[in-house]
Amino acid sequence: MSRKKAAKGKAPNSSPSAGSPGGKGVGKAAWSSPSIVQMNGVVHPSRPSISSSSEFYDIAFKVMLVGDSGVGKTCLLVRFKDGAFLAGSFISTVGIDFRNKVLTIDGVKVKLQIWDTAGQERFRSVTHAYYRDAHALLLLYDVTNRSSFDNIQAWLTEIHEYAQQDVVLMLLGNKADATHNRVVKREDGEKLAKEFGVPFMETSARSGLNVELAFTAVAKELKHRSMKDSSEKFKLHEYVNKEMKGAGCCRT
Ligand SMILES: Nc1nc2c(ncn2[C@@H]2O[C@H](COP(=O)(O)OP(=O)(O)OP(=O)(O)O)[C@@H](O)[C@H]2O)c(=O)[nH]1
Ligand SMILES: [Mg+2]
Repeated sequence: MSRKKAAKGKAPNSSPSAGSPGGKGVGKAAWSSPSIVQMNGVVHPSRPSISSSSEFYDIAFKVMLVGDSGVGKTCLLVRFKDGAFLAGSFISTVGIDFRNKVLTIDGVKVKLQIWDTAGQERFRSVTHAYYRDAHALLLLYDVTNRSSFDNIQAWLTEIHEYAQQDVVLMLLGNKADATHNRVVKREDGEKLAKEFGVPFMETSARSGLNVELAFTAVAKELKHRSMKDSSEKFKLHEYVNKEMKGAGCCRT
């Protein structure tokens, strides 16, 4: 397997398929001409970056963060990417943004290109355009916000409408650290996830609870699927259940 180089902070590539989000409602990310092409569901760079901060990788996937505004999508991504929590005033994402991170999974360098979508309704059409190319979706609600949990069903309907049928999906109940403001029980999240057959865990961008695990689980599933190595059986549900730590604990 030849190893490629991951450009950090460069514009994401092929989505939506037109090559640009239409120039409408797009926020922080600078979109330019495609630098990655998609082959057999795995993303390969056609023009590797020479950026000094680049990291080599073997395979690449696109992961999208979705869910209501304020559930903590941006904070989760920043926690995963930089190991920090964005404290202070809430700055709602405009349009769509992205960050890259390379993980080593069983000796294979897996690049995740993580798209941080805007939860606000007015950007929904922008988000729709990106679903199609996503290999995995992390669907978030906020355990301190009931309506964000009640809206999960609507998000799932949208996902079924716009995303690939075989997209890897995981439900995350974020802000598990906020015990005093919690209004959604962990069991409620577990029940909903079971109903829809998706893996579930509670996370906290503030404490770091299960953040690394959520992205690693998705990367493992995508890597195993793309390698089609039948000698190695990987079950996302089983992996998540085995590795997951409760909200009372502190896995980072
Ligand atoms: N206590 C706690 N607060 C959090 C956590 N994650 C995010 N927040 C706070 O929740 C607010 C919203 O976080 P964001 O990450 O900006 O939310 P978002 O989902 O990206 O929102 P949009 O960009 O509008 O879709 C901010 O004030 C964060 O500080 C968490 O894990 N725990
Ligand atoms: Mg955001």
